Amino acid sequence: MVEIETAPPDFDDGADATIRECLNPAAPKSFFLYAGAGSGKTRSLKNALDGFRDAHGAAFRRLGKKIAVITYTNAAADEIAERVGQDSLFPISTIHSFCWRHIETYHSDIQAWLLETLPANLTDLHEKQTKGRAGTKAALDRERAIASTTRRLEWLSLPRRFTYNPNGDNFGQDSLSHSEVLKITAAFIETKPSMRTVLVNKYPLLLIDESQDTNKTLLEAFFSLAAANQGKFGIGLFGDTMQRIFLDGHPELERLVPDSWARPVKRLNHRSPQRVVALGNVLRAPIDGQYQLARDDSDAGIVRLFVASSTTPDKPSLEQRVRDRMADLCGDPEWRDEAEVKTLTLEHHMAASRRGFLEMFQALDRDSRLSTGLRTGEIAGLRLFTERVAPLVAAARAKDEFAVMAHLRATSPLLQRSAVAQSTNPDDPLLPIRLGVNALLALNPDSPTTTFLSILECVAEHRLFEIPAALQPFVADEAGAAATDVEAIADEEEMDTDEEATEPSPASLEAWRAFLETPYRQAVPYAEYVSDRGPFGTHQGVKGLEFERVLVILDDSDARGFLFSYEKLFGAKPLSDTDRKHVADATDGGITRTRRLLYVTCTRAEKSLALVTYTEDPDALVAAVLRNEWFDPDEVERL
Ligand SMILES: Nc1ncnc2c1ncn2[C@@H]1O[C@H](COP(=O)(O)OP(=O)(O)OP(=O)(O)O)[C@@H](O)[C@H]1O
Repeated sequence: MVEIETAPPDFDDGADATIRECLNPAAPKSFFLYAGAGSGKTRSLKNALDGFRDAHGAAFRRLGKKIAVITYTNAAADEIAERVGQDSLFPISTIHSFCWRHIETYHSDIQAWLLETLPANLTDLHEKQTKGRAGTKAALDRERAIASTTRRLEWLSLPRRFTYNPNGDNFGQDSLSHSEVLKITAAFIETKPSMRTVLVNKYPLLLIDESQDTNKTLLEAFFSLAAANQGKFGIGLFGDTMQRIFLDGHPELERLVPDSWARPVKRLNHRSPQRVVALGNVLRAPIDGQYQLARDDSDAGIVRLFVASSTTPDKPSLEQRVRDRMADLCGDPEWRDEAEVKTLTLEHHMAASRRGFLEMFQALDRDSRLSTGLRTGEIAGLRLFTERVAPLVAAARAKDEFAVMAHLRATSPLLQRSAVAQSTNPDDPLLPIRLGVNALLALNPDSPTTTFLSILECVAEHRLFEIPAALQPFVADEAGAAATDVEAIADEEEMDTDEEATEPSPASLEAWRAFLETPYRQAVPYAEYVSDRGPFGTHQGVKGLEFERVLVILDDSDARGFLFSYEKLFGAKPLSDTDRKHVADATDGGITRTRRLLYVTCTRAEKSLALVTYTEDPDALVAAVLRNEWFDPDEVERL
């Protein structure tokens, strides 16, 4: 077993002092704080802002200057705002809304960028189409992308204005996709002196949290802005490469950081007991060799690995046994209570099967390019059901007319002012809405026989909501014509650029068709899962959070694939040639990704940690983990 070093709680205090020196309004300096889980990065961010406000806040305010704080998700932005307090000196926003705010008035430049970029994309698509095999899924997708890009270029032949919603789906020719907004901002930062001047003057300091997941093109643009404005503009990056989850992030960020930047170091883990810190170090060792120290006032902590057969018939009851056993081992009765334990899975199918949304999940998971969006809930075709239909059904069921109208006002084309003004029934302009909502309820959305397709058809017929591009082929033409989102498909493709995406998979049309035939009622538990409201946490959702008792479940039996193969990670199954190549090249294969996810989940534990593995070969797994020295023999239990 790896021994763990300890150090006093103030061991890393020098890092905060270094950051304080960088946040100097007279000479802002860039810095890079990359440190392991629980090392207090978020706390350092808060300390930095508090310290800055005390020392320089008043003068900075008088000059109209601010420190921009950028996060990855709205939840993270809220979390920081809560910790630091709302203050106009420190506008906190997600990367997407930050970018949009800075480009939203540049309509003609955006148009020029699209007119320059889209023809190149089109040429590329045509070339690939000529070279590629006809009749394959990829060929079909390319054909659709060619058609939509061509339509968009035609639309761009007149001067246009653009829209964008950082928090939602972007429908229509005039709306930009999430990835376009990031790319356009990066391009403008590189090429537009006015944009550079505004950024540098208004935000002499830009702090980016979770920067391991920040879009790489954009980061590179910020780097070049900092390099050209040394002494006037600085960036502070907070993050941890080991906790990179999204594929958009920069895999080799550390290499980009110039020598002139400060590099505050934090090595002490303030969150977890010694045994958990040691396990984190073992998981991390092959990636970058960074290891953490535990606090000298920390508990020893308890970690257990429970090994069970993947054919275990009743997994929930086995997991209750695990919790009971942990309660005894830790002398902590709260382990017995499911609500007091955070259960985390690496494998989404398992959560899907237990929470009752397996069919819809599996249907869409057939297309590997949808897989990232499926796991984060960010596919427009799904959000139609989870964010539009489901809240409407819930409000209508509860006979809460106010909520129905508020929801429709925010989301439905039926309630846009122009639609109401043009209503064919001026005496009762809301009649179409009532008809639509009643038709939806008449379908009995809770019934296991009501499919997504029947709900979709109803939505389209009554024009309750716009139909995202991916679903338009499944509804009558005139209904689908309400929305033409030329970017939606391209976006979904872009979300998953990993190597597994090149594996042959059924066409996305096929995946959507299969999905539409599954029961609509699965949408609600799915939405709970991806938004992290259910009892099972997603690894994306728990990044940055901490829980006293953590139960990590590893189950390849339902995994349908190699994305999260923990049996290989543990050494219980041999690596494939591709895996070996990734490991040798230090590139990002499934094994590395699994390792990072395991690291993120295990390092959430503040007191004790249990891992349950379901495996085809319990003996091999036990032998492998003991051989790897991840666990002591008395920490491994066969169930
Ligand atoms: N110097 C400190 N003294 C006491 N507690 C601390 C200190 N720094 C951090 N902590 C506590 O340790 C825990 C982890 O801190 P924080 O969330 O800031 O870490 P992090 O590096 O952002 O973690 P992660 O990357 O895992 O999300 C929190 O409970 C925090 O309050």
